[in-house]
Parts: sequence; C-alpha cells; structure tokens
Amino acid sequence: MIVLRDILYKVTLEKVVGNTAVAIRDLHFDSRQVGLDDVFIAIAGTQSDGHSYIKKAVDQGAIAVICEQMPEQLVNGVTYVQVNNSKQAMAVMAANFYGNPSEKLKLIGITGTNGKTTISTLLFNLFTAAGYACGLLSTVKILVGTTEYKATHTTPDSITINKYLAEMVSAGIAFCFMEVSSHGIHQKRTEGLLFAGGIFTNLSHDHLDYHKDFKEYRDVKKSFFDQLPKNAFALINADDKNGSVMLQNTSAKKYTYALKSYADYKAQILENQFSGLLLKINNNELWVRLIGNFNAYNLLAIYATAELLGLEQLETLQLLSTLESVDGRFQFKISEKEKITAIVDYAHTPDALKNVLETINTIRTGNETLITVVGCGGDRDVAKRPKMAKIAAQLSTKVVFTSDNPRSEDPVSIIEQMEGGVPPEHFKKTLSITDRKQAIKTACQMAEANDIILIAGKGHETYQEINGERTDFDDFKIVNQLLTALNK
Ligand SMILES: CC(=O)N[C@H]1[C@@H](OP(=O)(O)OP(=O)(O)OC[C@H]2O[C@@H](n3ccc(=O)[nH]c3=O)[C@H](O)[C@@H]2O)O[C@H](CO)[C@@H](O)[C@@H]1O[C@H](C)C(=O)N[C@@H](C)C(=O)N[C@H](CCC(=O)O)C(=O)O
Ligand SMILES: Nc1ncnc2c1ncn2[C@@H]1O[C@H](COP(=O)(O)OP(=O)(O)OP(=O)(O)O)[C@@H](O)[C@H]1O
Ligand SMILES: N[C@H](CCC[C@H](N)C(=O)O)C(=O)O
Ligand SMILES: [Mg+2]
Repeated sequence: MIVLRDILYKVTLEKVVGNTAVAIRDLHFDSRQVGLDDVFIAIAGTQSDGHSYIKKAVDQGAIAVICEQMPEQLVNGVTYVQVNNSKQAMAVMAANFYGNPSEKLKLIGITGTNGKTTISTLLFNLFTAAGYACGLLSTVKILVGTTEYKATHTTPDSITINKYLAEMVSAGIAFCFMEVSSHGIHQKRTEGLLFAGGIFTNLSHDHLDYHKDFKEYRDVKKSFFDQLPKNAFALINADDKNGSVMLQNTSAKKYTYALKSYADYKAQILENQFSGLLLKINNNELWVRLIGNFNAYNLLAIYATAELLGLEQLETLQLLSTLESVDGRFQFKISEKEKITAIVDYAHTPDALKNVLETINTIRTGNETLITVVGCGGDRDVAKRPKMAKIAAQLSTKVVFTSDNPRSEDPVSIIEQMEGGVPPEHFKKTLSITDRKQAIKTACQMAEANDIILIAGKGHETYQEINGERTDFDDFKIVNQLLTALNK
C-alpha cells in the first residue's frame, strides 16, 4: 500500500488541506486517465491548464489533488496539496512512487541538439554486447533488455520515465541510457532522477519556437549539468563552442572529448568512406562501420563513456568496430541495376542537414548528381525552414522540397517558407512536390546510374502526420520499392 505522505517526501509543500495519510492507487497528470483513489497533478501546459480539470478528476474518483493554486471549491474527503511547481512536484512524487529506481541502476543522460539517439542507442548496443543487461529511453524506442515498447517522446513525462526505470530495476538492468531533450529538462521531466553521468553532444538551431531564444535553449541544457551530483561524470564535446558553458556550474567530475581542441579523449579521422571511418582514438586505430565526421564525435563520446563506466579499453575498441548505424541515421542502400545510392537520414535541423550533406560531398567522387528530398515539420520552429532549404540548395545538385509531418499546418505554406531561403542563383535546381511519395518518386526518376539520393528529415519514422492523422509512411521502404519498380 502506498501512502500519499510517503510520496510527498522531498516535495516543497505550500499548503495542505485534508489528510495525507491516505492510500493512493496511481498518479496521473491527465484527468482523462484518473480513476478511483488516484492522485491528480494539475499542470499548466501550452495548450490548456490542468487546473481547469481538477473538478473532473475529483468526479472520476481522485483522492488527492496536487496543484499550484487551490480550487475555489474543495470537496470533502479529497486531499489538496498546493505546491510551488507542480511539474517538479510530479517528478519527485513519481520517483518516490516507483521506489526511486534511478538510484538502483546507473542512469546516463545524453543531451544536445543532434546525436542523442545515435549515442544512447549505440551505448545500449555496446554495453549489451559486453554482457550487461541494459535499458534505453530514446526517440525511436524504449528497451528494457530485449523487451521493446513504443516511444511517444524523446524524453517521456516523469511518471513514464520512472515506471520504465522501475521495470528495468525489476529486470536486473545495470545501465540505462536515456535521451534528455530540452523540452524534457524545461518541463522538469527528469527532475528527481539520480544520474551517474551526463553527455553533451552539441548545440545548434532547433526548437526556437518553444524556447525564448538561443540563450534560453542553451541554459536549459546547462541546467541538466548543474543538477548532476558530484560523483557523476559530465562529459562534453570541447569542439562545440557551448561545451564549456555546460561545465560552468556542475559539481560532477568534468571530462571533455574532441577532434580539434585539447581534450581528455581525442580522436582523429584517418579515412572517411561509404564503407565507414578509419579512426585513431587515443592512439589506437580502428575501422568503424558508421559514416561521417559527426559519427566520429558520437563514437568518441561512446568510447569515453565506456571507459568512465569501467569497461576495459581493448574490449571497448573491439566492440566499437562492430557497431552498425541506428535505424534512419545515414541508413543507405545501393540499387541493384544502376547502383544508385539512396540514403535516409533523420536530419531535421539545419546543422544536421549540413553535416549529412557535407559528409556525402566529402565521400563522393564528384561526378554523381546528388538529389536531396527534404521538408520541415509543421507546428515546429518556423525559423529553421528557410535555413534548411538554403543548405539543401547550396550543397546538392538538385533539391525536391516536400512535406514532413505538416501536422496542423498547410503543407504548401511550409514549402513556400522553405523556398524563401533559397539563394536566387540556386533556385533553378529546386522544385517542390507536396506529396512526399511523389517527391521521392521524382527523385528516383531523375537519378541516373551511380547518382545519390538523400531523403532527409524523417529517418526511422514510419508515419506521415497530416491534420493530426498519422498514416503509414516509411522513407527507406518507399525509396527502395520505387527504385526496384522503376527498374533502376
Ligand atoms: C509542447 C510540449 O512539449 N507539450 C508537452 C506537454 O504538454 P502540455 O503541458 O503543453 O499539455 P496541455 O495539452 O497544454 O495540457 C495541460 C495539462 O492539462 C491536462 N489535461 C488536458 C486535457 C484534459 O482533458 N485533461 C487534462 O488533465 C494535460 O494532461 C496536461 O497535464 O506535456 C505533455 C506531457 O508530458 C507532453 O505529452 C506534451 O508533448 C507534446 C505532445 C509534444 O509534441 N511535445 C514535443 C514538442 C516534445 O516534447 N519533444 C521533445 C523532443 C524534441 C527534440 O529534441 O527533438 C521530446 O522530448 O519528445
Ligand atoms: N554528433 C552529431 N552532430 C551533428 N549531427 C549529428 C550528430 N549525430 C547525428 N547527427 C545528425 O542528426 C540527425 C539526428 O541524429 P539523432 O537522431 O542521433 O539526434 P537526436 O539528438 O536524437 O535528435 P532528436 O532531437 O530528434 O531526438 C542524424 O540523422 C544525423 O543527420
Ligand atoms: N523530435 C523532433 C523530431 C522532428 C522530426 C521531423 N520529422 C518532424 O516531424 O518535424 C520534434 O518533434 O520536433
Ligand atoms: Mg533523439
């Protein structure tokens, strides 16, 4: 039996009306989920305010309400707890409710604009291969050892996080690797968790629709490092100009990795090909199957983390060389007949798109046509639209602008905003086709022998979201089907 008073441990209480010695069944922040004897936590959100659903939650059987403002009418027999910040209170209560699972395994958080999924997934794969039972909380999926669950967010809400961590503890998981998004930190989804380590990848333009400006976005990421305990490690990319900012106020042990700057962990790229990278990491040479400069950073962060978590160096190097790319991250296939290379990549930020295109341009011989198919998500940062279009136009031979989850927005208008970023001298090489399948088909038709098609933005996603409705859509499957159907 779990008692309300016990899960309020470490929550700063402003006012309590009613009995806190009551038994509770479950925690919910959505009134629609509340049942008999549950606790309802009222949260002020971006679309609506949970405080307006308190009455509904109580009508549905809530035994306690956590809120920032007391409702005007209090119902007898229901306990009302006023707190200063209900998102924070929820995170602490969720950790208490599930028995503080983050303290019973080693939890590593990965944050930064790009590379979180890649690093967390590959750390999961590497530590699993080294014989440890591992957990993963990522954009693509949630894994408790070999049991897979669907992911809805990059960093889920605090109740969901603790629920999965508790399941990991029951399953004997030793290490959990989790992505920590800026929304997650800002909405205090990761508060109350004990991290054994934090990794910073890089910081570039994204989510400036949500965060006030770049500084706020950076400081939100920094606050994750500020909260790390002193026996944790904070590992940052020293080549990123914001890397050192992350370490300014952390009490964790500080470590750096870099390709260019002075750092604790250093790597050099000796060769960069479609078959992989030849790296020199701390004086050891190794071939890896991942492609592109940015993956040298990801692999170096993984190497450093493995060492910081006590894995043996030679074993780590050997396992690094066996890692395969993550679904939808530079996933590529060469067509049967005309040897057209189709690459699917989740690049959905200007920086990621630039990296991927630069990587392709570094590796290719230069005689091939590089056709990029790209769109920008609806209900997301509008400022990245012209920037991504400009990068695509500058770094490709031909570009097809198309839709990428328009959500509630008009796809044609998103594409027009992208077109606005194309420098006039590049306009002739671009065209716009709203239907993503048609756009990919056109790219396949345009491609000749040995050409390269990059389909950016959706990576592993298996849906297209239009007007709030998701229909099946898989870039990798579609491009391969089309190339085969066109007999290419
Ligand atoms: C903008 C944003 O981040 N929204 C997240 C936020 O919702 P919100 O607080 O704005 O919710 P709201 O709809 O205004 O509702 C306020 C409150 O009223 C409650 N409510 C609402 C209706 C009702 O009938 N009853 C009721 O109780 C809601 O449950 C909520 O508690 O908190 C919810 C619970 O944690 C999230 O599901 C939701 O994610 C939405 C779906 C989302 O799209 N989030 C994206 C932007 C996101 O978080 N992305 C990052 C990764 C981004 C990246 O790095 O690329 C991620 O970590 O996934
Ligand atoms: N270290 C890196 N630096 C820059 N770009 C990267 C890096 N790693 C991956 N990328 C690019 O960014 C894209 C997204 O990578 P990944 O999914 O690992 O990032 P993420 O941080 O998890 O993104 P999200 O915010 O959507 O969760 C990749 O498809 C690749 O194009
Ligand atoms: N985690 C990111 C993913 C963006 C992927 C892109 N395909 C889109 O839908 O905008 C977000 O929710 O902003
Ligand atoms: Mg991710």
